[in-house]
Amino acid sequence: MRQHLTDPLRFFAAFVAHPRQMGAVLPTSRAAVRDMLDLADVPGADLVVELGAGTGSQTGEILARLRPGARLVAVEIDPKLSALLAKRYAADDRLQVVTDSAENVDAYLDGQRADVLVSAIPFTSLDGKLRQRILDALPGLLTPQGVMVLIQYSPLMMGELRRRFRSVRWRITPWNVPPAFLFACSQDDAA
Ligand SMILES: C[S@@+](CC[C@H](N)C(=O)[O-])C[C@H]1O[C@@H](n2cnc3c(N)ncnc32)[C@H](O)[C@@H]1O
Repeated sequence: MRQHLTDPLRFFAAFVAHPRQMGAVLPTSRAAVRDMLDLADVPGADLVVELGAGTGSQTGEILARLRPGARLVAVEIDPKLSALLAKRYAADDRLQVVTDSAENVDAYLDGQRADVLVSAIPFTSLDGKLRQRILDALPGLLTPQGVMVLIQYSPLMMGELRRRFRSVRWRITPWNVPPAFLFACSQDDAA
C-alpha cells in the first residue's frame, strides 16, 4: 500500500472544499482497509471496481492483492484526487483511474462485470437522489457470484443494501477513526 505522509492533508483539504462529498475528515486506516478487503476474494478477481477512491487507501492494498493481468477500475469524482492516484500508480497498467461519478461507472467497464466491488462512497451524506442512483446501479455491476464490500460510519444503509442484495453480512472494525461498519453484499448466499 503506497500511502504518502501528505495524504491526510490532501484528504482534509478536499473535505473542507466538499464536506458532504468526502463524508469523512481522514482517509480510512490501513487496518480497516485490510479488514474490509478480507471480506472478498481480491486475489481471485479478474476485475475489481473501486468507487470513491479518494487518496487511495484501498487502491494501494487492492493492487497489492490483485494478480498480474487482472484489472482495477478506480472511480473518483474529485479531479484533484483522481489526478493524484493516476500519477502515483502510472506505472501499474492493471489500474485505470476514472474521474466521474460512481453512477456512470458501467460506461468504463467494456461490458465486463466486477468480481469484487469496493465502495467507500459516503452514502449517508450524499444528496438523496444521487444516493439512490448509485445504489440502484450497484447490483448490475457484479458477476452473479460477485461480492461488494462497503465501508460506512453507521448501520443506516443496511435496509437499502438488503433491498438490493440477497446476502448482506456486516461487522465493525474498531481500528479506524471513527470505528467503521463494513458490509459484504452478494446475490449468492454462498459468496
Ligand atoms: C470517505 S471518502 C473515502 C476515500 C478513500 N477510499 C478512503 O477510504 O480513505 C469518500 C470518497 O468518495 C468520493 N465520492 C463522493 N461521491 C462520489 C461519487 N458520486 N462518485 C465517485 N466518487 C465519489 C469522494 O470524493 C471521496 O474521495
